[in-house]
Amino acid sequence: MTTTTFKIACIQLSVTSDKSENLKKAKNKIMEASKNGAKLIVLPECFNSPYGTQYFDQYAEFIPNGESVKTLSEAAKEAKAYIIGGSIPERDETTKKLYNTCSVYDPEGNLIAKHRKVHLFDIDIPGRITFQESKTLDPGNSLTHFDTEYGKIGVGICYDIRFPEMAMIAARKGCIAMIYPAAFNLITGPLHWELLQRARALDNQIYVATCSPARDMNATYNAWGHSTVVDPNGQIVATTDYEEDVIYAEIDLNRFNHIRESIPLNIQRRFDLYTNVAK
Ligand SMILES: O=C(O)CCC(=O)C(=O)O
Repeated sequence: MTTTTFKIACIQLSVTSDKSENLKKAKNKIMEASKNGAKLIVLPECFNSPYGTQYFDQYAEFIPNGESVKTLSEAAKEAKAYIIGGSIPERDETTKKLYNTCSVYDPEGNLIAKHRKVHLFDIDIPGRITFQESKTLDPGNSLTHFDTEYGKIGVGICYDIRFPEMAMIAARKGCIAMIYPAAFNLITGPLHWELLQRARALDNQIYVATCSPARDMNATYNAWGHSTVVDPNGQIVATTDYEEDVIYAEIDLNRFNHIRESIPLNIQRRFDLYTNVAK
């Protein structure tokens, strides 16, 4: 019998500048989520280092030959759960270029997917926030979906959520959920965070989950927090404020199918009218 419901946990981790402390804490929280029944556990963007272009080089690791991969692989195996390992600054072993990268593990601890952030966070809202991730990082060049016993799942990182095409392609490829490790901020968080998640979920009739670090007002970048899970009707099914927390939600595949059958957008699309959206 195929499983039709499973529990997802998003760990809104309090991240410090001490990498081994961050890894230890992430593993403990993963074990806590697993004890509470979670089968898919998500960590935040930049969970092993502070977020900021000045930190990427110092904290960067190889994937798979790095200590974060080792910790996450062991944690997935012990927790017997899929782990979406937030993101870490990754250094490519050959080119030495840096990426903002999410690694994904199955319940046996195998690394089954790797997503390099495709859309880099380069914005300039004068007097409010300026961030230029592309000064230090290179963008990834592929979209990422992976299979689980519950269904196919897509991954994006933070700014990737602003590009609807990515979630649309995932949904068209049969993904039941898009998961975004992310770290919005105190300017764009209140403006767009919830709206973007509900929009991606509703447009595509999929589950959407985000996982942010907890807010640290002593850090150089202040994360918005508010890790959230949204259902395929665009409704929030779990969320939190900005402190360290773990949120849980049931992903229900019967509900997923019911929503899609009730409002059957999938069979009503007019691909004859929008054949090439990239034009
Ligand atoms: O899109 C935003 O407003 C925030 C994006 C961000 O913080 C990121 O990509 O890391």
